[in-house]
Amino acid sequence: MTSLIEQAKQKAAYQAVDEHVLPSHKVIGVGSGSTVVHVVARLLQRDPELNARTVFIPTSFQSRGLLLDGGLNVGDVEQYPNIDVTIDGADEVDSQLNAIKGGGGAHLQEKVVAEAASKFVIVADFRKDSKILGEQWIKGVPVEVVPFAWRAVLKKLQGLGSKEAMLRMAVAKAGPVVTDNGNFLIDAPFGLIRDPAKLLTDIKLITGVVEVGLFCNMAQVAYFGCEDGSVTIRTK
Ligand SMILES: O=C(CO)[C@H](O)[C@H](O)COP(=O)(O)O
Repeated sequence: MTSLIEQAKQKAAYQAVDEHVLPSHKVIGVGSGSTVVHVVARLLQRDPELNARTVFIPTSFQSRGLLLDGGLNVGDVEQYPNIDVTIDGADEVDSQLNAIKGGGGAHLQEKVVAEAASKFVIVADFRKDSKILGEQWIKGVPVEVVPFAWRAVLKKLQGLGSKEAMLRMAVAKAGPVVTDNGNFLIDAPFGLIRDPAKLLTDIKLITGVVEVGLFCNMAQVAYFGCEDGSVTIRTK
């Protein structure tokens, strides 16, 4: 099963890179997560001269490491606020191309790099393909919060209907997960999310929230690697 999922991720990633990273592009945003590993692998198969003329903008410590290990040029959105295309994974994508992101806790930088791009492309395996957000990703909406406000934000999220909202705890360290930006994460399940744009606004208005892992009306296209080896493409 694992290799089927890995194959699906790879197929989606390779096809998205082939169809959306053009020789004319100078600045490419690179998301985070295990599917993005395949995105970087495909980028490294391009003509090295082409890559030498391109700057890649990472979205986390992890993706920065992938790019540096590959010998690619790394920049940031401060230097390059206009990105040609950003390719990233997702935890779940609905029929309208809204997405839940932040399973890896990187959604703040991911959203900035996606919004700075002329085109935002999602790559994922079949498990992420839903009609409505919350169908398959039941861990909740990732919410990055400033550390001192976490308990106050948690109460507000419970007030919005997420009774099971929880501070994300680290696995190989005592205490909470600390993001690349020095913040904490709350995972807030809301069941089926029929109006993700409204929920995004409601959560974002809570003081202490830094960013919400709901990406609404941002992606132009999503590539899903399927169990049978094919790739499904969903566009707006
Ligand atoms: O949003 C993310 C990290 O913040 C990732 O893109 C998302 O969690 C998907 O990861 P993977 O490709 O490993 O399933």
